[in-house]
Order: sequence, then structure tokens, then C-alpha cells
Amino acid sequence: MAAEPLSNGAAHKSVPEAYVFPADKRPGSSPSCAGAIPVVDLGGDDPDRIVKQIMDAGREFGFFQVINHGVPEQVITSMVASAEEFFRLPAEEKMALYSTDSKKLPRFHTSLGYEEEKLLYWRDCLKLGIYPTEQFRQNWPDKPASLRAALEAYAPAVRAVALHLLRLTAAGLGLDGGDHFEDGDLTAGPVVVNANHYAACPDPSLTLGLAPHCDPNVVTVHADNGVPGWVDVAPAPGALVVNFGHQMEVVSNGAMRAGEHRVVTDARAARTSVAAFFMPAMGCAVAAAPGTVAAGEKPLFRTFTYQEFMAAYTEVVGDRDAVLARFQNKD
Ligand SMILES: O=C(O)CCC(=O)C(=O)O
Ligand SMILES: [Fe+2]
Repeated sequence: MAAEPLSNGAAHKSVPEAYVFPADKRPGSSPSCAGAIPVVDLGGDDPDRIVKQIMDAGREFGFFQVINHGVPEQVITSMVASAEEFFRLPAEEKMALYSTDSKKLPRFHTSLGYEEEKLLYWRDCLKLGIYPTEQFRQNWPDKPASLRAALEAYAPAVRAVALHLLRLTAAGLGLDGGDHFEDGDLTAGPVVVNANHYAACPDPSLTLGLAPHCDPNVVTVHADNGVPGWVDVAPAPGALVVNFGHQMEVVSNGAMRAGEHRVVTDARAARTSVAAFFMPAMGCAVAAAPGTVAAGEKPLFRTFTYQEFMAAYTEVVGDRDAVLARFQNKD
């Protein structure tokens, strides 16, 4: 039987055994993603400087925060507040969406949401499709009442930011035309949101919200409610936090990193985040973009379909080196 979501009951007074991580996996010993992640000001009037900031952050961290990105602060705060409200709903209303089928959208689950998880992450999640909106909106939950309007505003806004960032990244990589990510199938997959909820935890030293991992997709854009837990220095108010995923690493032939991240829990307050995942179509053939591989050299990774990559990623549950090893070109 799969575990009971944390947000369904009263606050926990102690950490149940199934959530206690072995000593070597506890937060104290996992890498934190960064001291302070770089800030990219998209409103700046020097496009070359903006591109350089993204390239520098992408090369070094695979992570940055964006300000002056054009999404009104109220659109972001309403999205996060609405997600918080979802997790406060009575258990039976959330459980109507509960499933251990990872393909189902929308889907409410806890931890990673597998049927037989032995060691549990201190995390509940509501997964929703947000784009193409006409494909998903009829299945969006009716409760909380604010959710549909929040998604209608946030979905196109966050997508516009992601596509803008990908055009700037393409320019920084020297790719023809700047629309490498948009024109092909690299961003043709559905845009999926994870609304994550990490309940206040009686002993954060024993638990993890999520283990260190890189995202499998191209780029992920996050908003949260300001409770600490995943970046060491809180982003500027109204900022969005961006990380590159494995596909960016492959398309840029290693010039950009996939940013590794993890989530720790907090004793005083629940953290709620909204992560939007931009991904290729499942059948997309992913390969280093022309121009990223020096003449006479092989690309770092062989060409594969995103479907093939996801199967490998799921099998090794996010182990960065193990998943990349399967696609590396051997000499
Ligand atoms: O809580 C967050 O913002 C991070 C979530 C995350 O890493 C994920 O859903 O892949
Ligand atoms: Fe992630």
C-alpha cells in the first residue's frame, strides 16, 4: 500500500521510521546547490550582457534566478498561494486525484509516488499539465476555487519566460537563428507543473524533501512561498529560479550544466513550490546542436530519443552519472 500523504493529517510530532534517511544520505551530507545563485536581470538594456550572464551561470552552476522577467509578481504569488490552498483541502478532496500511476495528469501523490516505496521523501505533490492549455484545462481540479484562474495566468507567462531564456541560451551557444529549442521538438512536449508541498517537519536533520538530482528535461522554472529549503540564499522577491536539465547538457554538448538540486525540510513552516518543466516530445531525437561540436570531434553523447532517456532516468532514479553514462559516446 502506498503511503498516506503528509498534508492529509494533523502535523507530525515525530518523524515516522519510513522517512528516516540513512546517516550518509541525510541533508548534512548532501551537496547544496549553491551559496548564492547568480541573478540575471532580463530587463537590462544590454542583450550581450544578459546572454553572457546566462552562459556564465549555465556553465558554472546550471542554475540562476531571473528578475524583470515580465511576469507580474501577483501572477506568481497567486499561483503559489493557490497551490498552498490545494494542500490544505480536506484529505478526501485531494484523494480524489490520488494515484500511483506516474502517467496520470492531474495526479496527487506523496514522496515519488511509487506503489512500494520503502524510504519516503517528506513531500506531497500535485502534478498538472499546463500546456497545451486546451488539452489540459478541462481536467484541472475545481478546488481550490482560485486554482483555475491562477493557472490560466501563470501557464502562458511562465512558458514565455522559458522560451525567452531558451532563445537567449541559443544565441549564447552561437546556434543559428536563436530558435533551436523552439522550432524543433525540443520544447514540443507537454509543459507539466509539480506543485510540491513539504510539510513542516519535526526533525529536518533526518529527512529529505527530495534527494539530490538533476531534472531530465531541458529547463525548469520554479516559484515558491519563500520558506527555505532548496536554494541556500532566498531568491529576490518576485524572482523565478531556473535550472537547466539533462537535455540542455546534451544539446549544448556539455557547454551548459544540468544543475543538481535537492530539497531539505523546515521545522517551522511548510514550503510550497511550483516547478514548471519544459521538455521535448517523447519521440524527439536529442543530439548536440550543430556548431557545438568542434570539427573532427565526436559529440559527448550519442543521439537518442527523449523516451529512451526517460526510461533510463527512471531506472536509475535520477543518478546523474549513471544516467549520462548510458548515452556517452565511447572513443
Ligand atoms: O521544490 C522545488 O522547487 C524543487 C522541486 C524539484 O526539484 C522537482 O520537482 O524536480
Ligand atoms: Fe528537480
